[in-house]
Amino acid sequence: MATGNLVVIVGPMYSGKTSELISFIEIYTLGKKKIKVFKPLLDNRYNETSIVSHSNTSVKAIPINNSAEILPRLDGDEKAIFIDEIQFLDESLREVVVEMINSGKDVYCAGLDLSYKNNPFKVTSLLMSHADTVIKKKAVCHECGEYKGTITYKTVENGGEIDVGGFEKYIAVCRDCYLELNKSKQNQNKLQNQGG
Ligand SMILES: Nc1ncnc2c1ncn2[C@@H]1O[C@H](COP(=O)(O)OP(=O)(O)O)[C@@H](O)[C@H]1O
Ligand SMILES: Cc1cn([C@H]2C[C@H](O)[C@@H](COP(=O)(O)O)O2)c(=O)[nH]c1=O
Repeated sequence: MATGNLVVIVGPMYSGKTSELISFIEIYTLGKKKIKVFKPLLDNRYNETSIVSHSNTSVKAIPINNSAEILPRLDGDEKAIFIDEIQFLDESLREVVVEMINSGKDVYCAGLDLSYKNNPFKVTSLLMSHADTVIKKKAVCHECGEYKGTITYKTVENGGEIDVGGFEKYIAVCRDCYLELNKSKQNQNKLQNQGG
């Protein structure tokens, strides 16, 4: 039996990762292929049992707490497996995905490559290394309006590097605007610390 393909869809928030994943799901569904769709339970923004894009398209998904919950949920005869928001899953997702592609399943993963601090999400980097195809999406920069948005900027100060949310705390920006926004933030913090 031939091995499957691994496609990893990455990019900043709002770049169309979930929409692209849903397009691939549609291709398999139209072809009447058996599939399973997973999402981390942590991502409860819109719905716990669906993956939902920012343009409001959605597909039913199995919510999971960690990667170990994927293989026991398979019947064995699925042609493809889809996983959204991989940045919220543990690094053992790598072994789970490799096992699935080695057993002939196509696997499609979507998630953030970089945190708002410009740090790679390790689980995404690991999966990108195994991928047959990496699709790197871009967003329209919320600051300059150019189609060059490759990173997410956090507009509020609270929360850590894992912090579920949407427009109320995150915007997608290009690298130039990201650096500019961080510079202004640092200057503001300096002034505040000086009591200005
Ligand atoms: N700055 C932006 N750039 C591109 N699309 C945006 C932007 N802000 C909102 N959108 C909307 O988000 C949709 C993509 O949403 P989605 O597929 O959920 O992206 P992701 O999963 O990468 O966050 C686009 O089709 C568009 O309607
Ligand atoms: C940049 C960044 C984002 N998050 C969270 C915010 C959202 O809940 C998801 C990303 O959703 P999308 O489908 O890509 O729009 O991740 C985070 O926890 N940490 C970050 O650094």
